[in-house]
Amino acid sequence: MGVTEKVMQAVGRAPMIALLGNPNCGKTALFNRLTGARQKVANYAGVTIERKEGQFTSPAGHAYRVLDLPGAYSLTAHTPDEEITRDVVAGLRAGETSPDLVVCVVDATNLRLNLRLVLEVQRLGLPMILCLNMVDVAKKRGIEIDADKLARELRMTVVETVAVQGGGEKSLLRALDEAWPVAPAAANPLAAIDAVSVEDTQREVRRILAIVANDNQASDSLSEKIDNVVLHPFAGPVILAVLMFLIFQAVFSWAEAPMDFITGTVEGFGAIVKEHMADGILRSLLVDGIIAGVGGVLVFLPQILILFFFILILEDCGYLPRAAFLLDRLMGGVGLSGRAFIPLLSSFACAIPGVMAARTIQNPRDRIVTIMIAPLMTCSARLPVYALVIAAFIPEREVYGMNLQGLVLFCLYFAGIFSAMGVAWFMKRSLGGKRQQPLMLELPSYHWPHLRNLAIGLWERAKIFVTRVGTVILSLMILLWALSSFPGAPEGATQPAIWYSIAGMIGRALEYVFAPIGFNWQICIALVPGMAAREVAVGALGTVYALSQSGDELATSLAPVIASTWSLATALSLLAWYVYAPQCLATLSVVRRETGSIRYPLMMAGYMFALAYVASFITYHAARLLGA
Ligand SMILES: Nc1nc2c(ncn2[C@@H]2O[C@H](COP(=O)(O)OP(=O)(O)OP(=O)(O)O)[C@@H](O)[C@H]2O)c(=O)[nH]1
Ligand SMILES: [Mg+2]
Repeated sequence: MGVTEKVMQAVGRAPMIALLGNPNCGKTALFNRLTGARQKVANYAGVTIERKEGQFTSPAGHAYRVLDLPGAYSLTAHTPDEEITRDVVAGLRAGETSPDLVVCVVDATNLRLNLRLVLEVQRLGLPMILCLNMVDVAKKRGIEIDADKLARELRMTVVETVAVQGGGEKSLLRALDEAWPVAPAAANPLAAIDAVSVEDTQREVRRILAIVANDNQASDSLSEKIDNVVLHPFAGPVILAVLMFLIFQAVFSWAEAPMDFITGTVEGFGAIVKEHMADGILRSLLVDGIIAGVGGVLVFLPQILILFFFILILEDCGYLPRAAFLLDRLMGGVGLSGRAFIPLLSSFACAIPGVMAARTIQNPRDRIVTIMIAPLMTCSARLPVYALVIAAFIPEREVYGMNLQGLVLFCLYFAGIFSAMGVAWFMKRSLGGKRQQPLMLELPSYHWPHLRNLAIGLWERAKIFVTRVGTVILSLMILLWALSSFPGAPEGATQPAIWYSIAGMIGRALEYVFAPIGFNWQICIALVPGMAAREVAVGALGTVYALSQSGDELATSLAPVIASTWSLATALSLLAWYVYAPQCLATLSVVRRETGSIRYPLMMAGYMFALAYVASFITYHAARLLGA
């Protein structure tokens, strides 16, 4: 047996630890600390929505497997993500038994709420360690918890941790090694859920608290002060709007220098290849297909990172649930719950995590409506399309001290949000929704964003984007280049070769459908690969125009080319199209998985396509009437 196989076998037999606890108590931070993983950590409830497995070796050399789980207030699950947690702990998942050991993580600043789950889990009869996390914050606020007394009352090992500090997990590792080897559980977890009344549990929590915790708990006065302003009925929404607006301004004004740098590098690279390679098919593939296409998409990395820099800060400091709270009334007006805010916000990255985050919504109907409108939020794949068209057609000037390009971008994002609200209102009415339940949302304490979280978040974003560019987008670009280059121009051709190619034929056929909304055959070609990944549309335009050009112009400077060949009406129509842009196959397949039905993805594709066509039609003809 080889070394790797031995290691694999050891890992296979290693005891399974489950990290269990209320939302936002630091389970994932602890999981990352133990395993060196980079799972998402943020300051709001419901960040983790799936079970994640990792492994590590303790200082004494024992191997463990560890599970990070979605937070739960109770084992009697109310939402799909809580169900995952309950099923894992109770060993209800197919092919899985209960974990060998439960590490129950609690937020030391909020013991009253957290202990309830601890008592519930204790009744399962599984071996258990209690992890008092965030003791750093608790100490700062003068909260004293006697860990020894707590251990005695609960009859289990209690350790103190600080999951966001290097070494803050050591006490847990020590306790794990002391518990080694973990005795196999002889429990029947399923029978224990629901066995004891809530009142009895509450009484027990109060009894334990009286023994282990001091009374003079200073409330978090700083958070309260900030909330007085941020949640103010008038100032609150104004602050939210200004924040959002500033972010979009920054996306354009800060990105200029790094984007110029990337464009310059890509162009320089293209020029070198052109100079040193003989004219021919390979050079065309490299220059027109790969460099023009992939480079054209890569240039939008800075804008994506700037957008996420702000979103990550808002996530980590604890502002997001406040925004959900502020928007609850507004969202209630169209029949959505404030709970939908975070899934919808996640959709600004990509609709896929957004659709999955809808698992935290309790009411099935609210959940479906949220899933259905998630793709109307402007995902980061649309940003390149917007940015390209804006850079080509919207002059870079100041209007009342605001960057006009940023303003247009803001309007496009807003158009998506506004349409989503309209669709939600319509769906709620036709589904016959009941009145909203009040929003129950925990408002976490504010804290400064952890630089590490921020850096990891940005790094992961950049990695996702660059990987996508290097895999999906690259292969689509090569395919598109091939379809656009063959079979080549016939004798005595009057048009560029691409006009006669397979892609050209497809584009010209589609033009019959899309001419009424102002799209030429080049745009029609780009729409097709755009179905697999929206940003490919930009790369595709790069390739299509590079191949349409006779001269030596490189299509990385695509903006001036389209600025001179499209009318403003066409450009605006394309922007309107991409506000809805139903073409994202990956989202449709996730919607199918999450709703367990083919009906919803079909409905989604249908209504988005219809909206896209109607919006583009109106935009195009209105713009033409106005002389654009
Ligand atoms: N000061 C301090 N902050 C912590 C500690 N542990 C976690 N945090 C912060 O608390 C917030 C929540 O951490 P997560 O690890 O995402 O919490 P979680 O339990 O996985 O939350 P869900 O996945 O939503 O259930 C983040 O902002 C962390 O940076 C700690 O020990 N001390
Ligand atoms: Mg988590």
